[in-house]
Amino acid sequence: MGLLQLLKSQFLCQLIICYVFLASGLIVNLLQLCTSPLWLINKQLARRLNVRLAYCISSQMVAALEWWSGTECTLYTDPKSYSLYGNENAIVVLNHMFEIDFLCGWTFCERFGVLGSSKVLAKKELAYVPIIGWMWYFLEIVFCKRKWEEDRTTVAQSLQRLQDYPENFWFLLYCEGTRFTPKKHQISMQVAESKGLPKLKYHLLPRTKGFWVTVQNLRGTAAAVYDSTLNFRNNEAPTLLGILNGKKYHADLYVRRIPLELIPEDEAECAAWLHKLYQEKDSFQEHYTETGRFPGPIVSPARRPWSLINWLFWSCLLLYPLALLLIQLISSGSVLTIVVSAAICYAASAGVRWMIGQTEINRGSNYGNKEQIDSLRKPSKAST
Ligand SMILES: CC/C=C\C/C=C\C/C=C\C/C=C\C/C=C\C/C=C\CCC(=O)SCCNC(=O)CCNC(=O)[C@H](O)C(C)(C)COP(=O)(O)OP(=O)(O)OC[C@H]1O[C@@H](n2cnc3c(N)ncnc32)[C@H](O)[C@@H]1OP(=O)(O)O
Ligand SMILES: CCCCCCCCCCCCCCCC(=O)OC[C@@H](O)COP(=O)(O)O
Repeated sequence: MGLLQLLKSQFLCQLIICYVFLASGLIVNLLQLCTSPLWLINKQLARRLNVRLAYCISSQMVAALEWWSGTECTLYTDPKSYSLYGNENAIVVLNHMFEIDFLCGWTFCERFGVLGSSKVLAKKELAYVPIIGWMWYFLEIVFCKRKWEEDRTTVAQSLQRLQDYPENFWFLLYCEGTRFTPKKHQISMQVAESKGLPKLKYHLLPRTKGFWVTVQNLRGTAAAVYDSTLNFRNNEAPTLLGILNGKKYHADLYVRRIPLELIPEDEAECAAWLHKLYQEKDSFQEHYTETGRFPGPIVSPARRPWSLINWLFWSCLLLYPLALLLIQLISSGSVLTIVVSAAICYAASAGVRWMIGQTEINRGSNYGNKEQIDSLRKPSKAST
């Protein structure tokens, strides 16, 4: 192990990264709150400010991936589509198999200049995660309860609001609805069988309603669907804790640009189109497993320095007062103050650990584990 690698694996270094993330994140959340009155006067300006503030938070995680762990992200795509990435609104459809797939997505957002404005159809539980969830509220992220009866109106309304968004954005949709586990896969393939659909090997059966409602409500706003398939070399199973430990991974992303006009408007046809897309995605994963690469040329954008510069800025701003505080604390000699400070540090690190836990598959939700059994028992409902 090299000296640098040894340094990266030190708990103290990770503590510093987490402290900067936590302290700057809370400051940014506070600044976002301060933009609230501006929404009433100049909504577009408030949105633009929030895009930049959000960048301060999400780019720190991108910096951890790109600069701290040195993870390589390679893009396979058609060079003709490449020039459009970042210059139009798009709906991104991504497979949901890895703990850091969202972070790899963010890395590409950063490289194409849409990180601050990028959006996702996220489960409601994530809205309560401090810093990230609170940041998302001001970014007009679309949340769902994964209960169609409730989501059908709320999701559509939130999507409608994005029609006059002042910056280009990518809207991420994990159509599988939950992360891949062998059990969820087995259950979803039972559903596929009951619907007469071909089985998938590398994906869960996609949920089609969210996709349909997104495409319908973003017609005229988004120009295309970016069908994105992610995998990691050498069967790597990347984790956020691995990234913080400075472990380097190798991500490969295959992206196909599909103009939105090609997607059927009718709900049933749109659902069939999505099922076919996932069958194709499955074949790309099979190709990757067999050959170690995706089809098509590699056109990888280089990492940009901005995420690192942002991190250095917040570190300088926040580490100096921390050092002063520590010196004062130790020189005060008060046991009570030292004990209280240690307790605050412990609570903060437990909080960050809990946040990291949100990305861990083995702490994931039960969604897709059992409800299919109920739905298979129920007589089939009209879908809309
Ligand atoms: C150039 C570079 C390009 C790209 C770069 C890549 C990416 C970058 C882009 C942007 C980045 C932006 C942000 C990223 C940051 C962080 C993201 C972090 C994470 C958040 C993600 C999540 O939270 S995922 C979870 C939430 N999202 C979803 O669930 C979306 C998908 N779900 C749906 O669409 C659902 O339909 C729904 C949520 C709208 C409603 O769910 P509900 O369960 O109520 O209804 P369903 O219709 O799905 O269920 C009933 C029907 O489903 C059948 N069924 C039952 N069991 C199963 C089963 N196990 N599997 C499949 N299907 C099942 C059932 O039979 C019913 O069928 P019907 O035929 O009757 O409809
Ligand atoms: C600089 C780095 C400092 C690190 C601090 C920790 C930050 C934690 C950020 C938490 C971000 C949360 C995003 C989670 C995304 C995710 O992957 O959600 C899972 C859902 O799709 C599906 O959930 P499930 O049904 O449970 O599979």
